[in-house]
Amino acid sequence: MQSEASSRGDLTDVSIADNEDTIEQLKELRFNEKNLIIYSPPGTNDELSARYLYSFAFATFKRRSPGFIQDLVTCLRIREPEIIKECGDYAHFDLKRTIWSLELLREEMINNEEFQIFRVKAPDTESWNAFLMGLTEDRRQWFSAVWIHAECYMYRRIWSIFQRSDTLANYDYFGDQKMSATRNLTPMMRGILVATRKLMRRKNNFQHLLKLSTWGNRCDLSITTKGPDANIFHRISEYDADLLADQSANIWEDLTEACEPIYVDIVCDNAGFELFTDLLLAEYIIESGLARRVRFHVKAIPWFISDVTHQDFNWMLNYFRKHEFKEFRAFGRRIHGYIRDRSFILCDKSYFWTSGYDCSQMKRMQPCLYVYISEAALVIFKGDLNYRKLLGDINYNSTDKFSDCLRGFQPTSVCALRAIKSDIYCGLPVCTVEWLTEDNPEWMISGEKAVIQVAIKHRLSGDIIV
Ligand SMILES: O=P(O)(O)OC[C@H]1O[C@](O)(CO)[C@@H](O)[C@@H]1O
Repeated sequence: MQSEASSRGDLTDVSIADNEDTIEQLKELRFNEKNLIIYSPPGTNDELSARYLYSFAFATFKRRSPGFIQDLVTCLRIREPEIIKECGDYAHFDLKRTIWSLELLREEMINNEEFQIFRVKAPDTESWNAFLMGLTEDRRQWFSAVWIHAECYMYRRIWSIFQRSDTLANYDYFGDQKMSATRNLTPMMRGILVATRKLMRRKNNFQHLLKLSTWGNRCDLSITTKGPDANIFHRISEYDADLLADQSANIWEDLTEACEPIYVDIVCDNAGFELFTDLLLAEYIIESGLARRVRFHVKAIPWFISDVTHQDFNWMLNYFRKHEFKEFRAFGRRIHGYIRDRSFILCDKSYFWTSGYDCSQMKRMQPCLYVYISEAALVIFKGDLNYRKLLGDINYNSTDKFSDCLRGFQPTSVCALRAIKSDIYCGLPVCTVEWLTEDNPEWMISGEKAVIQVAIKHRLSGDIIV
């Protein structure tokens, strides 16, 4: 039997906990009121934003991103000895300042402060500042801005914090995570590599590799830390039920009917396993003569934790070339050969991919990049973030046509390979979103469903469309 004292103690504990809950709820209410948080979902054609209480954007800035900055700080503290070894003794002082600035950034987010102009000189500082100045006053805070603007701003701010110090300016603070994720998946990649040797030029083989590259997007380090299914390659058709839109056959048709010279551009997303699946797709495109050249667009700065940078791309090639497994060494040599004979091009740095602008603004903001992409017969956008960049984070009707949602961005045929990880959709069959949500309200952030979509643009021979 419980003693009187202990039951009194329990009661006190319960009421303290109740009180704490109430205080927390009151704080939340006050925050929502002060920051004009909206309790209804965004309307059709509104831009996604953390101003909507029941959105993934709100959850991102309320919990995920502050947590992620905290994790980054912890990680820097733990890794200090290695960082000093890599960047020199003075890194000790720079790390202190960096950590302090990261903590301030976290506070700014939590308190919904206004975005700041960038002061550290970098190739994209002017254009980022012009972008920020162009935002209307009611769209310049974490919980009022368009979601993609605020999220990109966060990663750009983190980068600028590291740029402030000489010792850490070239340090990729996500590098270790990317490399160890790649190493962990090596045995699985070996199996897939062996299975994809000498595939004939056939529609179903092309579709198989396109789907592999789509499901490769399930693996990132920012949201879906769960690794891929070890048997993904052999079980790809079992995943077809989870492809909410599959236009892979149209992509094959488009590519096989394209006029020479045929280039395919891949706007990459994540390093590691996803990049490996992109390389397999690109290898197949070259080997089967579907295109003369595949050009890879990667990020100029560390981005959304696991996005591929030039450094990651080169690291992976070297990793393969020096690997103990001969299959990887042969693959690495082959890729290296493609780079030497320019069948593969790792495109020069473009800061458009890490800007706040969406793709419909590319022609105006980066006309050279637009013309460059126009030379390709097909451009493949990988992943969830690129999908949001294509759609400008607009809450389209889920049944709206993919090509309409590009709002005029059509340098060439545009294709999206995306595992769905956020609450933005288009081109889906009627009622799909409603049914899936009824079953599991969080399906859209799980990466368990995907789409392969294309907006075809037929070009005449030798056309470069400006
Ligand atoms: O690597 P991906 O496929 O672009 O996914 C990253 C996505 O995950 C999120 O963190 C959540 O949706 C987004 O910010 C981003 O769009």
